[in-house]
Amino acid sequence: MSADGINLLKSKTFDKSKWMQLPRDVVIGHDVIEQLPAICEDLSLGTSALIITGKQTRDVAGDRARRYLADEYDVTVVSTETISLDTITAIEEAARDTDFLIGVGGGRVIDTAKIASFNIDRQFISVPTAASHDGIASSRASVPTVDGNISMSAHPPIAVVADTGIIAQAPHRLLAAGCADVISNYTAILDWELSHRLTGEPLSEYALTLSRMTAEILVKDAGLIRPQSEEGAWIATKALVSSGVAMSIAGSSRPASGGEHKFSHALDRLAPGKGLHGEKCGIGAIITMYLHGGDWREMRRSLKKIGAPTTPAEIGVGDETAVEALLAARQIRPERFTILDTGLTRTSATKLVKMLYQE
Ligand SMILES: NC(=O)C1=CN([C@@H]2O[C@H](COP(=O)(O)OP(=O)(O)OC[C@H]3O[C@@H](n4cnc5c(N)ncnc54)[C@H](O)[C@@H]3O)[C@@H](O)[C@H]2O)C=CC1
Ligand SMILES: O=C(CO)COP(=O)(O)O
Ligand SMILES: [Zn+2]
Repeated sequence: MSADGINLLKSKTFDKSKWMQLPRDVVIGHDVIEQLPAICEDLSLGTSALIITGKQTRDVAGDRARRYLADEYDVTVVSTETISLDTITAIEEAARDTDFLIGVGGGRVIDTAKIASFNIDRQFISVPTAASHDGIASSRASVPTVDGNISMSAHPPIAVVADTGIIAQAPHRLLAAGCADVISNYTAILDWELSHRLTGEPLSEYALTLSRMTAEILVKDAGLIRPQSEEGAWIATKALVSSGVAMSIAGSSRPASGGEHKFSHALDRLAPGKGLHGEKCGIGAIITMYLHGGDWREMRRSLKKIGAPTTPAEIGVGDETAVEALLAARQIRPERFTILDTGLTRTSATKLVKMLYQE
């Protein structure tokens, strides 16, 4: 390099900065819920805790968590099944006099605990009762509003306590949905790369590579994802944590949420109560993978292998609604460019739904 070149490099100021937040303790395994008091003590979180749990998951693990903590901590338990700005505000009020929060349940409960604790500046521990979503360890919270589903900045859990004994006992459908959420990382990153090329959106190679690698490992181990198998719960939970870390590295849900997630969020509104989050993402990913020119049949095979649905009909959604969701998807988080923004029409969406879901 010439002397001029060297001087040019020297004079260029480097002004990038990034703040990544990650969980401090991740404890996964059989009966690890019993270690909650030791984990809380290790993290010096204080003396009082609010456990947020679901109506079903309270029986599964919420009350157990309370029992383990009750000797050493002042513990209150509240149950919530839905997630909305109102329930988040109610949890914030309930938590004002406590030192830390613990979310024990599925994705909605964990996101509620995550965003409420973030808003009132408390730590929170994530105790997933099912491996059904990759928000277990992420720093994002997904909250439905009248304008659609928004991905809110929050903080990651200070600790993840994932008891594979509890997770393996959850209905297999939940585990398969979590795996589908991870498999849909394949298309999320294709969308991200496309946006990078077309709009100049910055790309994090580390986040992208981790997200892809997580999906690859899960697909490689898909044969072990079986009903009530604790090994399957272990494999899926590790993948979900890893995918959440990819989101934390990116500082957004981009590595794990593209057009297939927008389709899923559109269905949340057009067909409320039908299908689980990960199921809808997997179904959407078949179409977005096809549009990217990727191996959509392989994606469908992987989803089938782990027992996830591959057609809207399997989750009780009609083809017309799936077409509407594909068209409505681009209005959800419009700033996030995906393959669904590249000229999809009603005619082409109808053709795709017919071709890819009825073959
Ligand atoms: N923050 C983030 O980064 C992410 C957030 N999400 C969000 O998470 C939510 C989806 O999570 P899900 O867990 O699929 O939905 P969910 O929270 O609605 O749970 C689904 C159902 O499973 C039940 N359940 C959970 N554990 C159980 C067990 N052990 N035994 C029996 N039933 C059990 C729950 O009570 C609930 O009825 C969505 O709101 C989605 O947007 C999803 C991915 C990432
Ligand atoms: O579900 C997620 C990743 O799997 C989070 O993504 P959203 O930003 O679409 O809520
Ligand atoms: Zn998801």
